[in-house]
Amino acid sequence: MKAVHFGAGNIGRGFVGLLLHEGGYEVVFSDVVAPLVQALDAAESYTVHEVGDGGTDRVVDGFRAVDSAQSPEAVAEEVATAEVVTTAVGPMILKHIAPHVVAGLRRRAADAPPLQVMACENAIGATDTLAGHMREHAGADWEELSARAVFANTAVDRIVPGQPEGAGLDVTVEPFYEWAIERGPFGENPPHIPGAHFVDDLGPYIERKLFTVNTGHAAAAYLGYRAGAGTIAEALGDEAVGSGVAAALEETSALLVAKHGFAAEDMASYRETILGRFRNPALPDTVQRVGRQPLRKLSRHERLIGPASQAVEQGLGAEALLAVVDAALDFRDADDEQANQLEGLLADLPPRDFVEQVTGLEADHPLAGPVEELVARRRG
Ligand SMILES: NC(=O)c1ccc[n+]([C@@H]2O[C@H](COP(=O)([O-])OP(=O)(O)OC[C@H]3O[C@@H](n4cnc5c(N)ncnc54)[C@H](O)[C@@H]3O)[C@@H](O)[C@H]2O)c1
Ligand SMILES: O=P(O)(O)OC[C@@H](O)[C@@H](O)[C@H](O)[C@H](O)CO
Repeated sequence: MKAVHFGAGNIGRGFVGLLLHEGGYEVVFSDVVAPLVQALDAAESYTVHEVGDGGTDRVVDGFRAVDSAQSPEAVAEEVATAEVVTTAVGPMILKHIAPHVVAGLRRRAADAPPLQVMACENAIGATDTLAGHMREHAGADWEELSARAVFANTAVDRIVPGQPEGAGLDVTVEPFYEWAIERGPFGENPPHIPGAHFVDDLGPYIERKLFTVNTGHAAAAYLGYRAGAGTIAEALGDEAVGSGVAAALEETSALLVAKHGFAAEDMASYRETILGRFRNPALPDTVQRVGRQPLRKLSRHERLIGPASQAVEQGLGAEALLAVVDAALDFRDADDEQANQLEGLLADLPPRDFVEQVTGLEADHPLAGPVEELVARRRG
């Protein structure tokens, strides 16, 4: 069995590649960073170091790597003969992956089992997004090509920080993980991934993950950045940051209970587990990594505006989430293109235009006014 995995970065090597390997797949990593591809292709193995309580070392071997920028033909050939395709490249990169998967489907044997495609990104419906890009790319051939694949959305959860210089291919991760995958698209033949769980309706799982783990993480990063913290664990050591994060998560939990019927006590223990994960002192996770790409994180259906807008629509509170949005507006990182763009947009756009362009909130949405006030305050 073979799996082609696009994106050999932190979660690609430290989670998706690891679990596929443990499921018995030969993993073919595909990336655009030539030195990374060369290092992977030359290596016999790498180690995933789980740090913190219960952590252990896991060795991944039997993989290969191809450079999708240099050798697109070779990537198409690998996809044509694979059982599984996964991605962990970032939601905005999926449009660049689509042509490779389409090219692979064009070459796929007519009697081959359908290619099982799963995008493992922090976004709602990421696999649907990838399939949408593939459809655009395939044009009139889409009906025929799409019959050669099945598409399942997934929710992946494992904190994989940026790796220190000199770590090579090894990856330091937390011991915890969760991988929820839509069951329906696979019929009787789900992929063999021990540790993943298959669910009939992914909607509640992905929202619970994105609006708790990632909302809480973003809250710790933005409030922590403002308080001068360098890492997420340090941020949570600051009492005011800790209570800001907890308050934001109480608001998202109230929404998730109302919307999906999760039990309030289950949400309370889910929150506690997550806050414990964030506090893991062995995990060197920076506020810059977790706060990265603030324009994406401030967009309409993402971890801040997404739950806050739905909360106010339901008559629930969103004050603590708004406080995190306020802190996100102050996030700066000279190495982060979106953080620089955010600073420019705050300076250039009238508050109402900023709200429309950055958050996507409709002018008559009840959250639009409060966010506009936060922006206006910065104009003096
Ligand atoms: N790190 C985590 O804790 C974590 C956890 C769950 C989900 N995720 C999600 O996984 C995705 C990747 O995150 P990450 O932290 O691993 O980032 P990362 O930057 O470490 O890895 C992304 C990889 O994708 C590669 N890439 C970029 N463009 C590409 C292209 N066109 N083709 C092939 N590869 C390409 C990059 O070179 C890089 O190696 C994101 O959507 C993120 O939200 C991350
Ligand atoms: O990857 P992002 O930028 O969407 O979000 C940053 C972190 O919150 C994220 O990578 C978490 O570590 C991960 O989602 C945990 O499962």
